[in-house]
Amino acid sequence: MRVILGADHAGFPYKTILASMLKEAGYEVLDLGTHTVTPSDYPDYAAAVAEAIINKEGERGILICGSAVGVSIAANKFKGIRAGVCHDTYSAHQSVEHDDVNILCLGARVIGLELAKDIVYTFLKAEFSGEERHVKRLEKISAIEAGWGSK
Ligand SMILES: O=C(CO)[C@H](O)[C@H](O)COP(=O)(O)O
Repeated sequence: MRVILGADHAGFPYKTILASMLKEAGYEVLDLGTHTVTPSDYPDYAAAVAEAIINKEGERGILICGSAVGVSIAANKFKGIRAGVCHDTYSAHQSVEHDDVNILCLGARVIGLELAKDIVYTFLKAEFSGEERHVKRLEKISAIEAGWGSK
């Protein structure tokens, strides 16, 4: 699986560690920055990762900022992106199984590194269930997206 990573300055240290962890575990990693702790703007990295997921440059994305909230807001502005803030392992797998989340958002100022590692593995191993009730709900989300800009 190819995993696309992005973070602002607050998420950069976690991103660096998670990228190494994933490479060692055999995942292919595309790191879209930032590559320093110099202050940067999380929407830039959220947009880069969202566009890469839409363009099928990887199967899953991981975005990290201080709280996870900023990157999730920005990524969810893109049609076809389902970005979820998951700071526990239950949400990390249910968000994929039920909601077909394609970008995991983590807050480096909120959770510890070891929990972040567990959440990342849980998220990447989870699969969408394909159950009818979830498909129906996702279709409703797509219908909302289809209406964007029409009012
Ligand atoms: O969590 C975030 C957005 O939700 C950002 O990482 C955070 O706002 C950055 O803060 P600062 O510029 O003060 O380092």
